[in-house]
Amino acid sequence: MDKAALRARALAARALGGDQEALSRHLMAALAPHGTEVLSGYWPMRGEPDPRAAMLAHAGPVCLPVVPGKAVPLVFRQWDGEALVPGPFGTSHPPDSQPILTPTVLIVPLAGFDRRGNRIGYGGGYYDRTLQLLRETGDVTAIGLAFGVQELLEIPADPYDQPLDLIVTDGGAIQPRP
Ligand SMILES: Nc1nc2c(c(=O)[nH]1)N(C=O)[C@@H](CNc1ccc(C(=O)N[C@@H](CCC(=O)O)C(=O)O)cc1)CN2
Ligand SMILES: Nc1ncnc2c1ncn2[C@@H]1O[C@H](COP(=O)(O)OP(=O)(O)OP(=O)(O)O)[C@@H](O)[C@H]1O
Repeated sequence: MDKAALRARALAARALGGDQEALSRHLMAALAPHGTEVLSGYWPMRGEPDPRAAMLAHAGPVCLPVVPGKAVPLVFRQWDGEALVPGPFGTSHPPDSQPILTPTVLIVPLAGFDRRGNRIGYGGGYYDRTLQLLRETGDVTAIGLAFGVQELLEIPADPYDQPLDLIVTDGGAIQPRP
């Protein structure tokens, strides 16, 4: 199956949802070792699992992704609970008055994942570009967040695909194995 077909299948599965409460619990446990690091979360849309309870529980600064344009890496603005403004593709992000932060731990949204840590998103390559950039300059932990039903047997990895360091589902944390 090609990536577009895998994406469609995973998105259909995601619409079934899962145990949001268990997912939040496992996400908080996964973030606990990251103490006061700068955390990037995301603002859920289109049936994505909701990371906001874990974002609010995080001891360090929290930021949200901003899409600055087509085919460029994401930037991240600090989120202190203020109202968000609408961005492209149905996204919401902090206002431009909020400072830009560089996260060292990211909660990464996804359509589908496999046990090797490969992920499929919406096809824009935003997280691939962003993780490549962040990994060139420092140590980052990318935590994919998904309902268990979003698991795919095998995602064909392209050279530009940036793997996940950990996957958290409502069934628990999955450590990717090659
Ligand atoms: N909640 C959330 N926020 C996020 C993401 C995400 O996946 N989830 N992103 C993750 O990257 C970034 C936004 N990226 C996105 C990229 C494309 C589309 C999208 O809807 N694409 C269209 C096709 C657009 C086109 O190329 O014309 C589509 O899927 O129909 C949505 C979000 C940053 N913020
Ligand atoms: N580091 C990069 N530099 C340049 N182009 C890139 C890079 N990473 C990805 N791309 C481009 O972006 C697109 C990514 O497609 P892919 O289907 O892998 O996206 P995705 O992982 O589903 O999207 P996202 O990361 O936004 O969730 C491809 O067209 C690819 O050429």
